[in-house]
Amino acid sequence: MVDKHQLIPDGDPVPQVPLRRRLAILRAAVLRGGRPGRMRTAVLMIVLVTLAGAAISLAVKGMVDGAADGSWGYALTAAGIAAFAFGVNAACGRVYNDAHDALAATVGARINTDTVRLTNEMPGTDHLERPEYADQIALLRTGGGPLVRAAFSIADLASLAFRILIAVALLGWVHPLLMIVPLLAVPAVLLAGKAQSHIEDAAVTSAERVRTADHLHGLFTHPTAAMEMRIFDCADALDRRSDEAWRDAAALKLRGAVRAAAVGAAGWVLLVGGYTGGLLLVVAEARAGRASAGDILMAAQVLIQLRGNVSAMAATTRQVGAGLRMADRYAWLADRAEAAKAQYAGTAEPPDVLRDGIRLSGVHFTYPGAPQPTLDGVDLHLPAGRTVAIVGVNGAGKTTLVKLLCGFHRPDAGRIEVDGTDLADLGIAAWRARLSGTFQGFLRLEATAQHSVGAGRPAVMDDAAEVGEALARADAEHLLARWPDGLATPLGRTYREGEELSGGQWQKVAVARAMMHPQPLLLVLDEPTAALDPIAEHALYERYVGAAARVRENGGIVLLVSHRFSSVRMADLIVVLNAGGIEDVGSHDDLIGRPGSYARMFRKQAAAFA
Ligand SMILES: Nc1ncnc2c1ncn2[C@@H]1O[C@H](COP(=O)(O)OP(=O)(O)OP(=O)(O)O)[C@@H](O)[C@H]1O
Repeated sequence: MVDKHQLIPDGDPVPQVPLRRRLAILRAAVLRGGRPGRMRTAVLMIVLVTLAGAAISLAVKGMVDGAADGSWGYALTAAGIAAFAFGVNAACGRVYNDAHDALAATVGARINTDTVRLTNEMPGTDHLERPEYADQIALLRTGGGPLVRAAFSIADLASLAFRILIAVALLGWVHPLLMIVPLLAVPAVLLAGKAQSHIEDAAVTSAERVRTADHLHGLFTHPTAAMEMRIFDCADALDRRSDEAWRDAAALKLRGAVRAAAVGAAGWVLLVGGYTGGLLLVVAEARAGRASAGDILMAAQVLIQLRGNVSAMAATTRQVGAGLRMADRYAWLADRAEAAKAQYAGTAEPPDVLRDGIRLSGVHFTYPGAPQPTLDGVDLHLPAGRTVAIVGVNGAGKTTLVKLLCGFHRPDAGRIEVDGTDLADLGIAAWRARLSGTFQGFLRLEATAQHSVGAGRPAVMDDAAEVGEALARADAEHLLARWPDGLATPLGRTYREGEELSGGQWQKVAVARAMMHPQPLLLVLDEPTAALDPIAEHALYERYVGAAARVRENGGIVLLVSHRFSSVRMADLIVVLNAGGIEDVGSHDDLIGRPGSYARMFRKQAAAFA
């Protein structure tokens, strides 16, 4: 089994993968654009741009030499070639850039989709609860551009290397010593790669600050947050914190950029020296009568082009570096998805009917990165066909227990058995198909009412009768009567015509979604009435009795997590969780007679309503 704490190690979690794999990822990214013809056109264009560049240099020399000799026909032909090559250079450069932009846009969208898909393919949710993961995902979702740019940059590098070779040949023609000048570009190009790594590091170190700033500023446009911000008059304070986070992030990025610039500049020192020496040498040669006016002009032009080409090569090397780093990130995500899937390699078929129930023995669980275990040796039997309530103070571990039962996390030690089969041996998709539920932070799915509820059972999500029944089971049919277009009404503010719901109404929609499953083996109701008024809560529990009866037919378990003791007392069995362990288990009548925290909490709550 893969250790979940290794899935996302501390520090920079993205290792460098071998070059072969990096290149394979770049290639796959370009092919995701679905236009291999466009890439071939781009390669042809860059070849033409390169050849046209060399032709311009030669033609300029021909023009000057022809004019100096009075060979006007020769000079005119050279001028015609220069003009034609200039046109080819400009037109092909334009097509090349357009092909690049179009491909980058398509690939960008697809890489974003791939990233979301890979994230979703991980059966558990460990990875979603780690900030380092969030940082990498945020960088990856914008990764299409850098990947495509890197692929194009490799073609650019080949073209630039060829142009520099031509420059070497042309300079050698003027004077063999001049051939050394292009070689002095090598450190500039190599150090450009190093400079890019400073920029990459700064992007990773500043990612958390960028997320903080985004989160805080995002609150300004969120209606619920806006209300609290007005009541507490904390907008300025949050704005300042957001600005601080931005400033910190900008400072980190600037530091990376300054380091990159310093490293990059060091590489240029040699080249600038060589460039100056080269120009002086050509002038000296001309003065000695060994170089023509055309030679001077061509050498000067080639040296100027060389500066441009080396500069482009340095920038392109940085782009290749950024793209390869993005490829590392993509490989990291794909590997994490594989490793996460390996944790869920079970294939056993869950039972259709529960006979014994679910047993937890010696279950320990610590969240990745957390100092303390949340569940610390839990032994518990959830009997088949019963309604079980879990109670405990805030932070006792109730939701965590639910997450383990749903297979969102795996225990670090101990076993969870479903009718004697380890949950880890069950096919996770098959197990999830036998679950239903609603969670504390329930989803406000902004879609038509039909789909917002129907998503609880995608196979029948378009079936109005099924959705209508689920709404009835959740005591939410009255909502249907209020919605102007019935089930076709869009819910939420995403839609201009959308029907905004109250917090309790959204929760009822979430409960209805859970009720789409006709007979789950485990129906999880984690704080399903937290947002409901007492009348709605009571009505809902009456419906739950019906739901529980249905679930019970096949031995299913209704698991209720609640702080509302009026609801909890109706459960067949009440489990009291305390500090990650089981404090007590029994019926309401059993527990109320014992001197434990259940009786204390129940009496406190009852007294508050007396
Ligand atoms: N993703 C997480 N990473 C690290 N620690 C977590 C995470 N989720 C929960 N915890 C910690 O685990 C403990 C138990 O949390 P859990 O949500 O299971 O409690 P709970 O009993 O459901 O609480 P409540 O009644 O407030 O809903 C808490 O101390 C919490 O801080």
